[in-house]
Parts: sequence; C-alpha cells; structure tokens
Amino acid sequence: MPSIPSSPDRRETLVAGPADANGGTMTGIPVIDISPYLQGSPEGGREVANQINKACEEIGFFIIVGHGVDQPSVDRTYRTAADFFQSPVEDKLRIRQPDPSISRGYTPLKGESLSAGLGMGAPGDLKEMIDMGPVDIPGGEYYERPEAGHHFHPNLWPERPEGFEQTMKSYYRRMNRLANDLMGLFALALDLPEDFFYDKLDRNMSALRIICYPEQAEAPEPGQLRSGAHTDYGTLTILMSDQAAGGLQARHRDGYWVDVTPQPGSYVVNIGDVMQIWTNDRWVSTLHRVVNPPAELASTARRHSVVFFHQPNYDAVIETLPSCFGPSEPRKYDSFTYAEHWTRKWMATKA
Ligand SMILES: O=C(O)CCC(=O)C(=O)O
Ligand SMILES: [Fe+2]
Repeated sequence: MPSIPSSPDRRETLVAGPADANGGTMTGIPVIDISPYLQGSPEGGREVANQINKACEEIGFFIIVGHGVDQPSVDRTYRTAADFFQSPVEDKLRIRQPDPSISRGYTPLKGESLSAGLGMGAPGDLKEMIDMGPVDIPGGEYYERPEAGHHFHPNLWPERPEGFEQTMKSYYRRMNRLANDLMGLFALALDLPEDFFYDKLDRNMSALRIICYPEQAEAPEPGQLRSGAHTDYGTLTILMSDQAAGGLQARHRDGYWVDVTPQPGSYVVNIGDVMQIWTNDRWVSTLHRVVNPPAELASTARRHSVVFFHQPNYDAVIETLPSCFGPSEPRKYDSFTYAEHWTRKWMATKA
C-alpha cells in the first residue's frame, strides 16, 4: 500500500488542453460563496458543503467569496510581505532558516524545489520566502516532547518593515479560524458530524508562508519554475496573491493545466494530501505549480503570494475516515501520523 499519494500518474507527461494566452486553459475553478454556512443557516450550510464536495472530487481547488475576512487586514498583510522582500539582502539573511529541518525564517532564491517532493528532480524554485508557524503556543508537555520535533519552534521576525510581527500574527490567527470553519464544512461534505475534525486540529501545526517570485533577469534553466509541480501536504491551503504574470496553475484530471486566477478579495482554497488520504482518494490533492512569466514580461513581473497551509496536530492519525471505506471500497493507505507525512515531504524538497 502506498503511504503517500505519489502514484506514477502524477508524474506522467502532461497533455495540452484548450490553451489560452498563458499556455493554461480556459476551464474555470468553481467559485463558492461560503457566507450561508458562516451565518449559521443549516440548509445554506448543507448546500455550500455539497458544492465543496463536488469541487474536491473534481479538481481539489475552489475559490471562496463571502469568507468574512476584512479587506484592510488582507491588504496590510500583502503590503507588509511585499515590503519585506524589498529589504537589503543582509537584513533578510539575518532571519535565515536555521536548519533545513526547521520550517521557520527566510529562504533565499532556489532554496527549495517543490517538485522534488514527488520525486521529480528539478533546479531550485525561482522564489524567496519566509516560513512562519503557530503564534499562540500555550506551552506544556505536548509541545515539548521529542515527537513535537521543531513544529513549535519560535518564529523568526524581521525588524523591518515595522509592524511585521503583529501583522503576520494577526493574519495567522484569522486564517486558522477560517480554515477551521472550512474543516467544519468538509466534515458536513463527507457526511460526518460537523465537529468531527476538531480533536485532530486543536493543537495544529499550521504554517503561514509569504513568497516573492522576483522579476527574471535571466532565462530559467530547463525545467525550472517559480514553484515546481507539487501537492500540498496538509488539510487545506488558503491562498492570496496578486495578478502579476507568471501565476498558479492546477492540473485538471484530464491532464492539462488550468490557470487559477481569482478576483481580488477572494481566496483560492485547495486541499492537501491529508484530505485525499482521509477520503481514500474520493477527494483529490491536486498537482499545481507556479509558472514563469512570458519572456516579454519577465523583467517586470514580480509576484507575491501569502499562503496559509492548514495542517493537523502533529500526532493526528491519518487513516481512512469511517464514511470513506467499506466492503466495496477497501482502504488504500496505511495509517501514519501527520508529522511523519510532513517530514517525508518537507525534507525531500530541501535535498
Ligand atoms: O504562489 C502560489 O500561487 C502558490 C504557491 C504554492 O502552491 C505553495 O507554496 O505551495
Ligand atoms: Fe502549493
């Protein structure tokens, strides 16, 4: 039995779909208004859950509106991230990631190769970034025992831009709340009690990553992308980015790449490996990548993303959910803890 979803079909040569100007396709990602659920309407919530179930079965990506996150705080987070990447390189390196196994601090250009996590070797990704982890750690034995590894390592905060720490902490908290709400919807979508996931998420090791994909003065190496093709590791990812050329694409199950271009004010949500494994492949943790800008825009197309990776507790057991297997649907995966899965995937990208 495979322990992670990395079957050979994820590595196959990809066929072209009906192309648009960016080399992606015109096929849309569903837009879902989640406000009926957040407002507590049982029928509305059921309908939202149905839409999410369909999106997760078909493409593993959807765009949310009606999410209730206040736009000034989103704008402030985006601006603070963009300002950081303008800092002198010595300032950025002052908070450099202390060790490849510790997901904190600044990683310079080409410091990670996401496609290596699926065994597809490639040159380093054309991005720089800061990784941040949990911001409210109550303390106690659970957070300090050996199995906790570095999952609650202190964050590394830059001195500038001013307000960075406060802005990122408050955004982290807001994203964690939204992600937990989405997990309530996921439970409904899977015919489970709404609070089914709570005890797997109550001490979660989620991560906030801000990314800059700089202008490209030189042509990329063969196979080199802004972010190589990969699947995310956890439960779900909530992404905000700008509209610069050279953006996100998701792999349609028919094998071609779909451009993911949300309207400002909305979020892209995609599910990660944990949801695919928990659902025994009913939901798909879709391969995605960030492509290079076209050559004529490469010298100006600087792009930023703010990405929240929602991840369960480090000791959450990842095994098929009760509603997703039965006599006609045997379990496809061995069980393991989330930390085991995360460590395998994370370390592969740092080789
Ligand atoms: O920047 C983006 O649009 C997506 C980044 C991404 O997929 C990731 O960092 O996992
Ligand atoms: Fe991703």
